[in-house]
Parts: sequence; structure tokens; C-alpha cells
Amino acid sequence: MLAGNFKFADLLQAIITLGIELPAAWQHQFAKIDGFTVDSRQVNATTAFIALQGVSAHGSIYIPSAIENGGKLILEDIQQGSTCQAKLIPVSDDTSERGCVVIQIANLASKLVEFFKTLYPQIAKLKQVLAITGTNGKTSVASLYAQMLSHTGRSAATIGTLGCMQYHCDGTTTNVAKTYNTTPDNVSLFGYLAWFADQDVYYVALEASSHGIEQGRTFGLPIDVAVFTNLTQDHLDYHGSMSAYGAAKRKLLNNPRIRSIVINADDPESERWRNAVNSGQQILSFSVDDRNQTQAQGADALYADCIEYLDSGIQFRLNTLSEKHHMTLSLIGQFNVANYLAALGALTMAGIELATLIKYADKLVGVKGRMELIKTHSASIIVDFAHTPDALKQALVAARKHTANQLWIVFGCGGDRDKAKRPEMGKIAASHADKIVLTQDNSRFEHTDKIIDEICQGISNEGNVDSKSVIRIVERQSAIKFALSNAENNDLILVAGKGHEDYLDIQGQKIHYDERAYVKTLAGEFL
Ligand SMILES: CC(=O)N[C@H]1[C@@H](OP(=O)(O)OP(=O)(O)OC[C@H]2O[C@@H](n3ccc(=O)[nH]c3=O)[C@H](O)[C@@H]2O)O[C@H](CO)[C@@H](O)[C@@H]1O[C@H](C)C(=O)N[C@@H](C)C(=O)N[C@H](CCC(=O)O)C(=O)O
Ligand SMILES: Nc1ncnc2c1ncn2[C@@H]1O[C@H](COP(=O)(O)OP(=O)(O)OP(=O)(O)O)[C@@H](O)[C@H]1O
Repeated sequence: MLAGNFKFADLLQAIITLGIELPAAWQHQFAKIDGFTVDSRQVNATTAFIALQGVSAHGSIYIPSAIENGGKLILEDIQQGSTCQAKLIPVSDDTSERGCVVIQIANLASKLVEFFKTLYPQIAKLKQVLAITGTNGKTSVASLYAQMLSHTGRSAATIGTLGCMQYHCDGTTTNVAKTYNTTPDNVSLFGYLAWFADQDVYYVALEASSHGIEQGRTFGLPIDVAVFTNLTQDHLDYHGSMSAYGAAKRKLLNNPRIRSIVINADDPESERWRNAVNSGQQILSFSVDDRNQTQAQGADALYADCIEYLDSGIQFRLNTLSEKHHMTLSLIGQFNVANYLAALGALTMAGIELATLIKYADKLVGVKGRMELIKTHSASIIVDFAHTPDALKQALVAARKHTANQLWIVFGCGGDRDKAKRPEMGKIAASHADKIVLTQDNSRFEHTDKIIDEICQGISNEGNVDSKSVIRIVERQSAIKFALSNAENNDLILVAGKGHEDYLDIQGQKIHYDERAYVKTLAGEFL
């Protein structure tokens, strides 16, 4: 478990911030504690349990199992108005004074901020904590932010879908911890921030999902800057409506530490963000759309115009009120210019000079498996994670702009999941691609041929694809090889659905399959 270092004396002091003084005789029970978790399954003699109210249950029901796992210290949230107290629960069959100390605190979640501030004073050393929210682009902005820092000789970290990543000054990265949510729970996040501070990593970009914000996972974190990328339809099963989904994201602004906000002027939702800022919060907007640039112009704006799509990147002019720079990024898709501006904006808020940051633009790379371009001397391949209709459309639209000749799409759909999306994705492929190769994805317990039949239903009579341009090759590697072997010079092949994943789920078996590695090897054969 990744968590910051602390001294036992700091832990005792942190407990005092909860309003409890423990009998001195109990303190040795938990002297070996070196971390905290909200999950009883991770509790042991050195990891304390924090039992909080969850979405579907209260963590307190798992206290017996935390004790069974050898837990020595438990902080339990109890009802508002109840008396805070501490008790020593003896370990069964144990006649000595050994046991587990349970501290019951009313409204514990809100008191954890002070608790962790005392436990982890090193967090105060962080120079900038960035929280990025938005339907798309969180991982990409976080990665661009950290890459720019590492190029300027500063270590940085990202916390999100890809795990906890440390970006070293020499340009290498280490995945230091796995994350089970895009935005981990509040207790883990305090631990991660302290751990990074211990490693002298002072810039951290955190992906803040709407679920995470709504559930208080970002509560009380020392966030300096919030970034809003965009809002499109997603997660309505959880939030109920687009307005509730948007409002959940804006709750990030309630964090009193946030001083600056970087918003996407091209998204209509940004107006709500402007209206929601609190006094003392500075706004910087960014735009890649000529129509919004009058609005984006001003002292606190970054905007890109004169955008040109190259076969392996994008050229544009970066504008501030006083500066204009011609830039090249080796990234695919207009949205990556927006992501770049968002990351750049956040870093200028940290006081790093624009002139320093933009020097490294051509060294920035995309997130692995997301619009990742692999070139051969004839056609090129983009590996992307898109596996929903909207994502597939976005990826195809973005890829088209970089295609000098024909655009190919190689994809399939997962089995035992939402079947309605199959014809829909077929329809999108037919409207946006010139050549379609249908193949397997995670077919699970379904027959790939049947899944492909359903995709084909959406392809019929759609767009610019005639039946001769639709090829079915079940085995995924063969499908990709077919596309590359038959592509002409300057064709672009988008291989969608697997991205960074390293397996195919077939008949209940996760077979190792690393599409990025495969495509790179294949491209080598075509060089
Ligand atoms: C619906 C939802 O969001 N649930 C999240 C929530 O779980 P919960 O509060 O429902 O947990 P619970 O089962 O009621 O348990 C209550 C408490 O008991 C603890 N517990 C539970 C079981 C046990 O054996 N022992 C134990 O101690 C839990 O850790 C929790 O603290 O709090 C947990 C800890 O923070 C999250 O891991 C969990 O995410 C679940 C796994 C999930 O899949 N969430 C998705 C919807 C999500 O959050 N996705 C977003 C990204 C969305 C996107 O942009 O794509 C994300 O940030 O990952
Ligand atoms: N700013 C953007 N606007 C629209 N689409 C984007 C943007 N940035 C990236 N994308 C598209 O969305 C996909 C996911 O990008 P990214 O991982 O950065 O987003 P995310 O918000 O972190 O989503 P997730 O949490 O699902 O990974 C990319 O493959 C790309 O096709």
C-alpha cells in the first residue's frame, strides 16, 4: 500500500485532532500502524481501518472482519450528535490486554482533513495539486502536464485510470501503485499525496471523476487548480440527468483551497463554471475553436488557431494576449490541442514561464493506447481504446483529419454486454471510414461471428462503404495484418477497442494480448 511516512508521535497528535485522548496504556496496541484504508479486506496489524458511510453500505458493518484480519486501530464514523468515544475490543481467546482500539467519531469524514494534515505534514511541501474533471481528456491532460514538468527538470505524478504514475526528471515513468477507481477514495488520496511528497515529487495531477467528487473522494484535498475539459453524455445511470452530472463536476469548486480554474471555453458548460467560481478564484480559459476566441481572448486565456493536421501530428499557432508561437505536437486529434492548452494553462498558474514550457511541445507523447500513432513507410496505424459508439465516432473524426488517403477501421464489440451498441457502432464505422475490417473484441461467452453479424446490421446501406469494403476476419491479429497488407500509401488504419489493455477475454479465459506491442512488431515488418 502506497502511503506517506509518519512518526508514531504524529499519529497520536492526529488522533487528538479528532477530539479524543486515549489512555496511554492502549497506545502500544497500534504502535506499528503505517497506513490507513477504507477497505476491511486490506486491514492488517500495520494497516488501520477507517469505517465511513459508503454509497450502498456503512463501512462499520465490516469492523468485525477488519478485527479478524488483525486490525489494531479502527476509526469509525458514527451518527452526528452521538458521543465520540474510544474502546478497546479484546482479541478473542486473548486474556492479555491485547486488542483493537476502536475510535468512534461523529461526522468523521469531515474531520479527516485535519487528521491527515497533522499526520502528513509533508503534504504542505507540494507546489501544485491539479484536479482535472470532464467526460473526456482527464488522463490525457494529466499525462501532458506531468510530461512537461519532467522535461523542465521537475518530477511529477499523476493519479487516475492508469494508476499512480511517477514521472522522473530523466523522462522515464514508473507505475507506483494500481488504482481501482479513476479517482481513488479520500483516505488513499491523502496517503498518495504524502508518499509523493516524501519522494520529493511536488506536482501532482489528479483525475477527478464525477462519482469521485460526488462521493467526497476529493474532499479536503489541498487542490490548487481545477481543470474542466468538457461535458458530454455519460454516467446517466448514476447521476440521473445531464444537469446533475454537470453539477456533480462543479462541486469540485467547493474546495476552499482552489485558487485557479482552467476551463474549456469551447464547451457550453464552461459558462456554468464561470458562474460557479467563488470570490478569489482566478479563471483561465482555453479554446481551439475560432468561434469562441473572442470570448477566450483576454489576459487569462490561451487559444489555438491556424490548426493544420499532419500525417503524424498537428501544427497550430498558440496565442496569449501578448504572445504568438507556432507549435507542432506529435499528437493526433484536435482535442489533443485542447488537452495541451489545459495542461499548459495549469502550469502557467504554477508560475512556470510559458516560454520554458512550450520548448518541449514536440517531445510530448500521447497516453498509451489512446490515439497512439505507429508509422510504417506506407500506411500508419492508430491504436485507440474507443469501445463505445461516441468514442468510436470521435476517434474516426479525429483520425480522418490526419488521413491523406483512405481511412480504415478495424474493430469488434464485446460479448455479454450492451448489444444495442453493435449496429450503432457499425453505422458509425460505415459513415466515417472507407474500409471496415470486423474482428473479435472481448467476445466472452458469445460467438464472435454472431457479434459481427449484429455490427453488420448497422453497416448496411450506410455512408460511403459498399459491401466489398467490409471484411470479416475473426482472429484479431490477422485482421490487423490484413488491413496493413492491403492498405495503400498514406492510408490510415484505426484499430479500436483494446488500447492499453493486455488481454482478450474469450470463453471466460483472459488470453494475453498486447495490441500495442503486436502493432509495433507488425509495423517493423512493413518498414
Ligand atoms: C457506486 C460507487 O461508485 N461505489 C464506490 C464506493 O463504494 P461504496 O461506497 O458503494 O462501497 P460499499 O460497498 O457501500 O461499502 C461501504 C464501505 O465499506 C467498505 N468495504 C466494503 C466491502 C468490504 O468487504 N469491506 C469494506 O470495508 C468500502 O470500502 C466502503 O468504504 O466507494 C468505493 C471506495 O471509494 C469505490 O471503490 C466504489 O467504486 C465502485 C467500485 C465503482 O465501480 N465505481 C464507479 C462507478 C466509479 O466510481 N467510476 C469512476 C470513473 C467513472 C468514469 O469516468 O469512467 C471512478 O472514479 O472510478
Ligand atoms: N479533450 C477531449 N475531448 C474529447 N475527447 C477526448 C479528449 N481527450 C481525449 N479524448 C478521447 O477520449 C478518449 C479517452 O481519453 P482520456 O483517457 O484522456 O479521457 P478520460 O477522461 O481520462 O477518460 P477515462 O477515465 O475513460 O480514461 C481518447 O482515446 C480520445 O479518443
